[in-house]
Amino acid sequence: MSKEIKIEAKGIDVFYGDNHAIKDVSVEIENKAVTAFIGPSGCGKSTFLRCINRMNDTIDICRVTGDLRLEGEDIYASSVDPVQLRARVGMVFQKPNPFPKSIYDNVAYGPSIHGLAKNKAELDEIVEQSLRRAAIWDEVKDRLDQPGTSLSGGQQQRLCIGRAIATAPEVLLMDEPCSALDPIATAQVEELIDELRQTYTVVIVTHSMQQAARVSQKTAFFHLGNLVEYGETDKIFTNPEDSRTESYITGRIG
Ligand SMILES: Nc1ncnc2c1ncn2[C@@H]1O[C@H](COP(=O)(O)OP(=O)(O)OP(=O)(O)O)[C@@H](O)[C@H]1O
Repeated sequence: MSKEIKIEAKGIDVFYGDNHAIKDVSVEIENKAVTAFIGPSGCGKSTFLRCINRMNDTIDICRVTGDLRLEGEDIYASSVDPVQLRARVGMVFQKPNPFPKSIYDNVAYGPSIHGLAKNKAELDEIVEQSLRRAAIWDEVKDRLDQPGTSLSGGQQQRLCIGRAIATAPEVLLMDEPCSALDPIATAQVEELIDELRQTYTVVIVTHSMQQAARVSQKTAFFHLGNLVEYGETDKIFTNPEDSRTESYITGRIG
């Protein structure tokens, strides 16, 4: 059975001034699966990830061309409001970045501004469900009024995942979400990513090939702005087609 496609990119180019950072990239990202972007430093993984929720719009010198569709809808169309888009396509960053607010308010903020709750009871419910899904509810339920920054790094990252989930997104973009975490917190977040794919389409940038192999079903290998190879994670790691992919996964480039 063919899998449902959630995101379809065709002929995407990205420029930072004269720097051609992404070169004619086309890819189809599967619904409710984890797709990993791997490749050497500076190859364009984060740049391409940021195309998917138009975060590159916030970088003055950045220009994106090509066709990028979420469920068939052109996300670069002038009718699309990037703020609404980012509620549908949530993002988790490398460094946990809770707002300087309480744990509760970190999660409640997005649903409040997007009018997702009719009253306080509904908002409470969204906060609890989001924190449960982010596998952190039990650790924070008795301290919801304390600052998000009072949590450990691993807890802060799960709080940020809870915050991203709270606006009921369809897609979660994760840019090296474990790079600031210790091995135990990393294992917890990886386990969480595996659960999240039941509900969301997840795209993760990672420097760790072990992590890509553990958490993803699909892998895209980028090199010098090109998407060199894309396919089933097992295949990419055991029997890659392109010699550049093989060199990277065996540690000869990177
Ligand atoms: N905000 C920016 N302004 C200007 N150039 C940028 C910006 N972000 C990225 N670039 C350039 O775009 C290219 C791709 O960078 P990008 O961060 O997407 O790569 P990456 O594969 O995610 O790298 P890393 O693994 O080191 O995070 C690089 O040449 C980088 O210098």
